[in-house]
Amino acid sequence: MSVLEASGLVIDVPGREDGQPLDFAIEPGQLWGVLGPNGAGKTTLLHTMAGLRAPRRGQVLLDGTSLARLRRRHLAQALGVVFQERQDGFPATVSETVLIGRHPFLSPWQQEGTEDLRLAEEAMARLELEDLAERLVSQLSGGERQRVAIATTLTQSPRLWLADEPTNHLDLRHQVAVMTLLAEQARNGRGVLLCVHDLNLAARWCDHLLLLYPDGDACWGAAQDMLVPDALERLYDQPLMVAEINSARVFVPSN
Ligand SMILES: Nc1ncnc2c1ncn2[C@@H]1O[C@H](COP(=O)(O)OP(=O)(O)OP(=O)(O)O)[C@@H](O)[C@H]1O
Repeated sequence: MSVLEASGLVIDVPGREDGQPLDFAIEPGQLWGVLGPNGAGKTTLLHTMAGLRAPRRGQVLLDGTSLARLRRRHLAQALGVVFQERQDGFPATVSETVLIGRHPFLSPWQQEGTEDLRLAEEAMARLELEDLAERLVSQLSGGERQRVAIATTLTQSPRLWLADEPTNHLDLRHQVAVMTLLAEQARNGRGVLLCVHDLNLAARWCDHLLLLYPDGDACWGAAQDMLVPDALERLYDQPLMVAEINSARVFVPSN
């Protein structure tokens, strides 16, 4: 069973004290949310968990082996990253971009096969991108591009998803569709870690939460234990009102 684990991990946020070392494991079937204000280090944590950024101390382990000791190809197959910022390297259509998700599984000059094409088509259908398949990604709206990025990772079908604000730019219906998709990935035995600003999306869908404070302090655990109004108010430096609707907790700024 695959597990992505932070062990004594201190992420390298420039100019910040080390803070609390992180020790947590994303098990198959778990959906983790990372909460914290702007600049707290959520993206830095996600990139460190993906092996794209060196930690200051400690390590990230995949199936018990340090990422630093694993081959890039192995990581590219196991870990799927949905980035917050994307640059268009060269002009590519939606269908070409979504197929990039299969590249970690192909040798350098190997063409995508029928199974790769099937996975890409399924992912495009799931993200409602069929009508945009031949459009250039550079000409899409922010929300459409976000759905292309998620469809690309879905085509990759990684064991662990690392998604940086995957609902960014999405309208309400697509936010729900993407959170439902990530929860389904977890239910099917994948692990998911996502950075999220919307407390209510986190409260509804995440089963584990990691709270990252701007000074490097942190706490983590089961979502119901982390969704404590005092801790969340301190996290965001923002008073909150809490309501319960259909036995779900809802958080609203109180001023
Ligand atoms: N390459 C860099 N050089 C210098 N400082 C950086 C660099 N990358 C990030 N930082 C700083 O590190 C801190 C953490 O950044 P990070 O992007 O991880 O925060 P975040 O919690 O994801 O924020 P947001 O909610 O705004 O996306 C910020 O103060 C940021 O300015």
